[in-house]
Amino acid sequence: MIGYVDTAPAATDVPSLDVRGVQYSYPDGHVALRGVDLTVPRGERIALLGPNGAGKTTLVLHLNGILAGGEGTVTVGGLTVNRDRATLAEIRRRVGIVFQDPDDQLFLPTVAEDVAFGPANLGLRGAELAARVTEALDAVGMAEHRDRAPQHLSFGQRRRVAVATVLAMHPEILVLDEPSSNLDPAARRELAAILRGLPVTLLMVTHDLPYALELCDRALILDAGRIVADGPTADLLADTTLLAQHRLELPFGFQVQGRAPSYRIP
Ligand SMILES: Nc1ncnc2c1ncn2[C@@H]1O[C@H](COP(=O)(O)OP(=O)(O)OP(=O)(O)O)[C@@H](O)[C@H]1O
Repeated sequence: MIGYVDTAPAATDVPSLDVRGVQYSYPDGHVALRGVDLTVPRGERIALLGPNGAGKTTLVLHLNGILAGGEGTVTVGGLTVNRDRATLAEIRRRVGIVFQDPDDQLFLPTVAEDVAFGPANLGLRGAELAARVTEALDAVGMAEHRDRAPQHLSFGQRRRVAVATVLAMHPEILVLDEPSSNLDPAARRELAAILRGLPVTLLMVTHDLPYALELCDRALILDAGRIVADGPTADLLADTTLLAQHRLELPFGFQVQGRAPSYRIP
């Protein structure tokens, strides 16, 4: 697949993500995270599952410092999130978030300009910048569309470009919010093949349990601000009692062979 060299200084034995004791209440007093601990080794693909309101988005927004101020620490590739501007800028390069709606991320006249935007802000210019754009678009199979207007692309194509805008930053960890939503079956399968081939750590927030199973060896269930299960995705999804307790449902007739219960209940 793609052969880019990660510019992040982190050593391979440093986890991509280490979350320790994160608790967070919104300003209105609503408690969204009640002590989350999580370590994600480099290169792992992990699914973050949980019912509506569980705290998944709140947790994701802590990973790049959009939300902070509660208790606990978040460390990305060995660098701890804090309020220092330079640190925050580097954290935001390391944690690439692909939002559910690609139109939140695409706003320039052409695909190539959208993909160049982030690395240009990092100071890249000329051949180096061009190489970043080409590499990221190649990674998502969108090189031939580089000069097109994003608004003229299909939804699935726009989602791939949104992934490329983040890959162009050479992130330590790629976070995807509902990557399979609104994709037709072929686009869903194609995106899975792309994601499987990317040399990054991947955290995928999804309600699409078969997609989680297809892409992620490990899954977490977050509910009411706590991680309630952490283990092999197949094992979690094979436990129908666990799924029901946390309002998770497999599609009708979908069977999972797992070794329930082999997962960890923290
Ligand atoms: N800005 C806010 N102010 C107050 N409470 C909030 C705010 N944003 C979210 N919450 C609350 O925090 C809790 C966690 O919300 P969050 O959006 O993280 O859940 P989620 O797991 O991402 O849900 P979904 O699957 O519906 O996207 C919910 O109870 C929600 O009502």
